[in-house]
Amino acid sequence: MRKKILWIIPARSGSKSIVDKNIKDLGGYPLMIHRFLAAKNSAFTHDIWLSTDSEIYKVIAKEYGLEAPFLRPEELSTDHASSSDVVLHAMQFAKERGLEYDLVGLLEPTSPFIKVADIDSAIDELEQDLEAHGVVAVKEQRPATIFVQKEAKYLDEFCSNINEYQRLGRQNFVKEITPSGGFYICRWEKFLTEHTFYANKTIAYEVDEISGLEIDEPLDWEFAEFIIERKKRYE
Ligand SMILES: CC(=O)N[C@H]1[C@H]([C@H](O)[C@H](O)CO)O[C@](O)(C(=O)O)C[C@@H]1O
Repeated sequence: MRKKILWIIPARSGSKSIVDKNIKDLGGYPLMIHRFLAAKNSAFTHDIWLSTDSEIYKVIAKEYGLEAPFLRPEELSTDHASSSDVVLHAMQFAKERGLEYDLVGLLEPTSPFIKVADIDSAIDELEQDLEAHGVVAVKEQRPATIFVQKEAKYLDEFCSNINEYQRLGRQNFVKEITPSGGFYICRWEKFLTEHTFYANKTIAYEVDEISGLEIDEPLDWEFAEFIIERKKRYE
């Protein structure tokens, strides 16, 4: 039977800024497991696969019931390997086993706070828009790009922007968004031809600031721990 979506959780073992980030404990679970726990409660039929280059990560995944049906080849596990190639590799694996899906989705471990309700309503939005090819989680961009400039000794670019816009007041700025990293979903066939989650007509699904938190640097990790502690206090 064709399932709605194949989720891929990419978790290679060589992370540098936070060593072994993907399996580091955050609030009682290895980081990569947070994505699994949300996706497995989705209302849409699915499979969820870990794509990793590490036998140890595979074992940890299995302890939580997360399938890791293959070991990712070395050439797809370097700093320069693209997410698209990792996704295509998993899709090829599915095809060889005769598995069929309508959609393919990527859930990066670095966004542990995305809610299943958002995942499901994003898929709903895609279902309702027959012209759309996919849906990507976005968050509000802060600071707005008028406050930033290319690296330089003098703040000239910034100064001319700020002088022009200051009179407007923050509430009148044009809202800007950027991918949050929370989820990327594309129609299966479209991904096979485009090799990207950023095809035209990709829906922007906005998530709130906490859901949009991405853990890249040690300070992000500390902030994530703070959020978990705060949740515990109020639940
Ligand atoms: C699907 C995709 O493009 N993922 C890319 C993400 C997102 O661009 C980012 O998380 C959005 O905020 O960034 C990386 O992790 C990074 O910067 O090292 C590389 C990864 O390939």
